[in-house]
Amino acid sequence: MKRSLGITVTEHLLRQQKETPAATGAFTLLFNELNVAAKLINREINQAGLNDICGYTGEENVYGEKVQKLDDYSHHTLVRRLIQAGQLCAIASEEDADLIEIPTGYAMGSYILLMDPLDGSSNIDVNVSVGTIFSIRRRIKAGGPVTLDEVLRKGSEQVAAGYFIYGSSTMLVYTTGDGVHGFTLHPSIGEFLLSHENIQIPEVGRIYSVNEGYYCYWDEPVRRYVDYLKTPDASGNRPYTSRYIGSLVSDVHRNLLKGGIFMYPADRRDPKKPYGKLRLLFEAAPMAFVVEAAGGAASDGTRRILDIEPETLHDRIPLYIGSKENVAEAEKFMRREMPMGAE
Ligand SMILES: O=P(O)(O)OC[C@H]1O[C@](O)(COP(=O)(O)O)[C@@H](O)[C@@H]1O
Ligand SMILES: [Mg+2]
Ligand SMILES: [Mg+2]
Repeated sequence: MKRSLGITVTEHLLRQQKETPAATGAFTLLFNELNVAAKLINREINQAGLNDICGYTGEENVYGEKVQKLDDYSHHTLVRRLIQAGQLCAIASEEDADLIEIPTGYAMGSYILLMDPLDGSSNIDVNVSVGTIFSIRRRIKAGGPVTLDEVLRKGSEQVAAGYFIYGSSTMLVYTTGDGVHGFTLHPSIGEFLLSHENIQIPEVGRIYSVNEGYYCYWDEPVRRYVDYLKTPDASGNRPYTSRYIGSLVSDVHRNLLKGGIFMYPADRRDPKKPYGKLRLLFEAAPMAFVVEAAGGAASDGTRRILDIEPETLHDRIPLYIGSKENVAEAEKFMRREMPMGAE
């Protein structure tokens, strides 16, 4: 196990490439550019407050959210670097209403990148960890402009997914579906080095993570489940510990290492957003791909996230993600299968 720690991402990818006869090196090139973009974003985040990266651009995105300067910087940095990589045929971003085509004059590849350029925007100005989420798919058509049906596919069809977390240390966590690996950015070398090989999420955890400020807007099954987590039981397993950072990447990353469940349920705050806040293609599906590859689970309360076919690029979805036993228990409540008095 300890033999690989400290190798670079490129070395790690090349080792995987050797084990994949059909590999062409395109994925490794794409990934390298992703890392370069993340390092540029990391540099801006580390200087937040000294540079002009805090605050709003004055624009609103397709979700009606005010766009932060760092959302915008991260979006454009990723688009610029990844187009240059020459391995993509299209990009979809949380910060763009439409599919981004590869401009003429740039090499086209067969991969499609979907991304949440900056996750945890409400934490940017207050020095709390934020992230970048990415999802990589292979196109299904042989050529020509990419059409939406090539992008609106189940999460189980991703070829890779992961995230960068810009926190006390800067990390990359990714999977190609077989094993989840974490790399830490070595500040002086400037390289992501393997630090967490083959991450396995505990089968069950005693951490729950949800914004309880929305309790009054939740449906009864969600309230019952959260009440249950906070009610002491005879075996001393409950109450659980509550942790909520408010950055999806950071909350899921913590649970990936310690076990537990993160949830962003649907709520009745805004009739225009009946399915909660999180985005299926840019947030739920890539995080589900990582957590499942680490032995965990991800659900919308009743369905496996990776089995859900998106209807639009910007679908929202309720999310229950983390340790297998915790997600299974949450689903029992959402399906109203938990007997009354189970609390
Ligand atoms: O403030 P709330 O409603 O708890 O929402 C927090 C959630 O919203 C998000 O910030 C949404 O992501 P973006 O920052 O990419 O818009 C998640 O990271 C986080 O889990
Ligand atoms: Mg996000
Ligand atoms: Mg975002």
